[in-house]
Amino acid sequence: MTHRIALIPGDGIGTSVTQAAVEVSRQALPALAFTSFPWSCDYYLQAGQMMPDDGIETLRGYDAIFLGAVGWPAQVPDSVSLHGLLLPIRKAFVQYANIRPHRLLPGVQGPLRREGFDILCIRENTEGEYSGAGGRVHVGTPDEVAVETAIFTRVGVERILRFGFEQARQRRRKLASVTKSNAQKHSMVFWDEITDLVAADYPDVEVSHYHVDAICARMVMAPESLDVIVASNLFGDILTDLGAAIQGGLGFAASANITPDRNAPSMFEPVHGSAPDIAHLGIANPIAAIWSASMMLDHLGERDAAARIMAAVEATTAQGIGTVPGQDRTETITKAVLAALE
Ligand SMILES: NC(=O)c1ccc[n+]([C@@H]2O[C@H](COP(=O)([O-])OP(=O)(O)OC[C@H]3O[C@@H](n4cnc5c(N)ncnc54)[C@H](O)[C@@H]3O)[C@@H](O)[C@H]2O)c1
Ligand SMILES: O=C(O)[C@H](O)[C@@H](O)C(=O)O
Ligand SMILES: [K+]
Ligand SMILES: [Mn+2]
Repeated sequence: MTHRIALIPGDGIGTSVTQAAVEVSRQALPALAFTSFPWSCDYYLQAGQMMPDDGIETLRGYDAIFLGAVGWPAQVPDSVSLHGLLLPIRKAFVQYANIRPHRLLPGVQGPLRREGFDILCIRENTEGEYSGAGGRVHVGTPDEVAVETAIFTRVGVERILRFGFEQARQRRRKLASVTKSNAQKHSMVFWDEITDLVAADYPDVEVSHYHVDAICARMVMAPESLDVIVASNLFGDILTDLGAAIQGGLGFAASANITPDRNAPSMFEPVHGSAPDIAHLGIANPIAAIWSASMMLDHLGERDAAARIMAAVEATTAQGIGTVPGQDRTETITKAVLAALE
């Protein structure tokens, strides 16, 4: 069976890392049909919107979505590009679980003086601080007010925690629930209460509650003590750039925006953005995107192809290729992964 994939390369290094991921995934599994969409900041500058009015309906017909990165802040405000493409997709398809693995690939040093951590960060992906609820009044005057309200629903919080507990069961049976319930006495206390309620259904999983600041320190000082982390949309966003850093850099951090109900396409993309600072240098690390493609094939039931891609990535980094940011060209790393796949 051929899997139909909607490809959105996006902006900056999004185009080169998606090209690498497409080449590698096609070699691992020829039965993939990619359809590319030009939706990006360039598209916005011409069309006045990040994607057409029927963009979401168009994507709905695909088996999965593969995205590079969107954002070109020199020309389009990031709030416009994010709310015009990425966030509508995550919300419309109820991709409520954003899964982001953090571990060191063989041959990668990382900035910590320790190895042996294997963290799965699960970020709530449809509500919380990313709800977009708020507004501004008295704009441009000394009396100006800006309000941005985080929205937490019982359905939203319960389902992401349940998803996290299910993942923990397939791993080391430890779950860290992340809040800031000392300061945020409404929404985060609510999250803590729901954590305890859901935990009652998973007596075999060891639960810890962390404040977000404390887990930041723990991810650096004792990352091996963590297994599954479940966090709100914004906390998860921040923690996963930290996770990327401890695994050697943003060029290694993969992600899957999963629709657990499977009634709409899930979306796969590296954690990183369009990296305007290196966009035209040809040195973007494609490993995060290739790893994300492996997660996509796994989600599509192609376990063998997914595993072969990860084995090829690991064989590449074990040779010292792609392990130091900026050292090897995108093309060199991609060719090495393709060769290892043979
Ligand atoms: N999901 C997404 O599409 C997404 C994610 C993050 C940021 N963004 C957007 O991307 C733009 C740039 O954002 P930013 O600079 O905050 O974050 P970024 O992730 O693009 O870059 C942060 C730093 O990491 C480096 N980096 C990122 N990916 C790399 C890779 N594959 N190989 C080597 N180095 C890499 C960059 O060079 C930069 O120094 C903004 O418009 C932002 O809104 C989009
Ligand atoms: O969700 C966000 O804030 C951005 O798209 C990006 O930073 C990400 O992590 O996906
Ligand atoms: K991305
Ligand atoms: Mn992020």
